[in-house]
Amino acid sequence: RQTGTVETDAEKHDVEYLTPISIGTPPQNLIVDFDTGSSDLWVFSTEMAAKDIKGQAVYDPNNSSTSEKLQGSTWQITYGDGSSSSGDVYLDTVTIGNLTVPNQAVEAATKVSDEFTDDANNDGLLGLGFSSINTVQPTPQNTFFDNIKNNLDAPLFTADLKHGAPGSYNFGYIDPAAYVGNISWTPVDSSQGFWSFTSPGYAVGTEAMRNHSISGIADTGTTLLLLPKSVVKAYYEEIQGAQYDSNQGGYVFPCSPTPPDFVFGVSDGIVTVPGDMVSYAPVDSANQDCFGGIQSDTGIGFSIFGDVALKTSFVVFDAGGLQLGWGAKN
Ligand SMILES: CCNC(=O)c1c(-c2ccccc2)csc1NC(=O)CNCCc1c[nH]c2ccccc12
Repeated sequence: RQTGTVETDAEKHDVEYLTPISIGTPPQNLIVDFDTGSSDLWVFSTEMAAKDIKGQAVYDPNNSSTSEKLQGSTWQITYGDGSSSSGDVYLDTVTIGNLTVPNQAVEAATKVSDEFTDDANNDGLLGLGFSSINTVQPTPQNTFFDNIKNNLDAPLFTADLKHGAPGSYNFGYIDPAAYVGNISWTPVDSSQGFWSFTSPGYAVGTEAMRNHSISGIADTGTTLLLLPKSVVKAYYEEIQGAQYDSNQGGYVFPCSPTPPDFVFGVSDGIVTVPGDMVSYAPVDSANQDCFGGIQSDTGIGFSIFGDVALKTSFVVFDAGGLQLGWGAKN
């Protein structure tokens, strides 16, 4: 039985958190986005057109003595923000920290959309969702976590994302030094392939909790906290000068004073998103107005507890108990 840990670094404005992995023999080092909201491990590769690569590290299966092409297999993924990628599949050795999976499906990109080409520091995604939504055809493949979870001390991983600072992903154990007090546990519905849960209520600032259940997913691959329109409206009503700005595609408000906290329930506990984390980023160089870290989930069908929510807590993704744990950071 094993455990492992790896550091993840926040990109500008915590837009994504990038984590080193190595693939193949000899090891090829890439830095990828660990994504609990999807289930494909795909990477920039030597099979892509040079024009689609702008600074990323690439996986070269021909330069790995342990790579083995999964004949006839392909993959294609499109995310809700319209970005997409596609390619073919190899089995190869993948190592994260001190943990190694010898025959992990590595999805080599042949094409990626501009959002990924323009994201110079990101060499791919490592899905930590449920393998049921892996896009490889004709036979969907397992995630790294699914492949290794039975060798771990416990079938779980934790995400300890930070605000503008390196965080960590741990595999197989809950680090007692990472949180204080008790972890609040809530059951997970994995039927859609996501880490889905239902929050019983929310509060704006210091007001009383409102009984309004919010069903959503814990998603390290989505930057913002996307909530029902009615909740978002109630939140921004408390901020002087906040308004929906169709040019920016979301709610914008004066960067100061600091907006109210946003609190959501997790079974018997609560999670507080501090107001200074809700001011996601200045929309203009004058730094007068800020784009909100809380926006509407309209059209998605569920809410998304993205990095803005996750970085407030120490979060346990427990596949054994099929539950999510939210702890107050130490
Ligand atoms: C905005 C990204 N999130 C989504 O599209 C998304 C949606 C979703 C569906 C419809 C409309 C809006 C969002 C549901 S679950 C979900 N979560 C994921 O898809 C998680 N993976 C996001 C990977 C991803 C998409 N664009 C990027 C750009 C940089 C780094 C990572 C990414």
